[in-house]
Amino acid sequence: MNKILFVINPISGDKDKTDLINQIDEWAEGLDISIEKWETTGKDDDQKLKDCIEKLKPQTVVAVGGDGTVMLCAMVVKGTEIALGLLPAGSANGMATELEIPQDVKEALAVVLKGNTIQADMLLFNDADYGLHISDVGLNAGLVKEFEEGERRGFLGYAKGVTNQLMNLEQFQATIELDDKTVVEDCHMVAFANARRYGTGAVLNTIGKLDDGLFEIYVLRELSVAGLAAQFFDHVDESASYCQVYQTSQVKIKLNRPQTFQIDGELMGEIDEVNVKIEAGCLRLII
Ligand SMILES: Nc1ncnc2c1ncn2[C@@H]1O[C@H](COP(=O)(O)OP(=O)(O)OP(=O)(O)O)[C@@H](O)[C@H]1O
Repeated sequence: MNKILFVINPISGDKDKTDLINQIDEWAEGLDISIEKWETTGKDDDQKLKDCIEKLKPQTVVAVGGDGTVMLCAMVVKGTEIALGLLPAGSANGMATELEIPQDVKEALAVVLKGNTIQADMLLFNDADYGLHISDVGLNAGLVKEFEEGERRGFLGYAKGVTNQLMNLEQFQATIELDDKTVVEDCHMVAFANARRYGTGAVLNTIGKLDDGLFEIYVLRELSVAGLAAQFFDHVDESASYCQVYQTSQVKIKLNRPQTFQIDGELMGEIDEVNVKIEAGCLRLII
């Protein structure tokens, strides 16, 4: 019998999960599966989840939360036979959006039950930190920082911070060593995309696949209002001059000035150098 472990983040998306848990229980009744539930605590969850999985030995783990919960589960099950499913319940559901997992609970559970999997790649930054979705240096990471600090300063503080960022926007120079060539770009942002789009829906490239052993480097050279607006509506013109997309299996980037860096929405401080490698096919992901 298939054993499914639901890893539930009680605080994700600022939503109470009682209804959601009831829906999971109702759904499981009458199915030839056994289910277990485990709640994240916000402290040492990676070790606690490892212990829980060791004890329960599930075939499938389902992340019930946002991108942070998906990442927690991915880190624990990567390199094993355990399949990872997603039940989107966060404020940011970037991976679920990328995988087109339905927002409706019953429909998302049906995807889990069907259990179609791919062997997804993960990105390894500076031989230390993993990313699954999209990470970047420059403009977007700066906006993530404003948003996080803005939550403490209130909406006006946030708006002021974003306005400051955009008014004082200055290009930086990135020397980008790809698999087959080195390029130098004057730009506002360099993104490392294992996927095609941000959780907001904005598309960065159309060639990205989670299981191709490659990732995409998206370089934003100029702020093109029309171009960026189109990207929010599912369209990216990869031949446009305001941006550039490269495909590679590893990259070394040096910046002429430190820039804010974020991995899958988590701020990593300022950097002027980053190495990224792909760990091909290490995650059994339900799509
Ligand atoms: N029981 C808990 N109490 C407090 N924090 C928790 C708890 N469980 C998990 N967390 C925190 O929740 C965060 C992950 O949240 P997740 O990304 O899944 O949801 P989210 O609503 O999208 O969050 P975010 O607003 O950060 O995007 C992690 O920082 C983790 O430490």
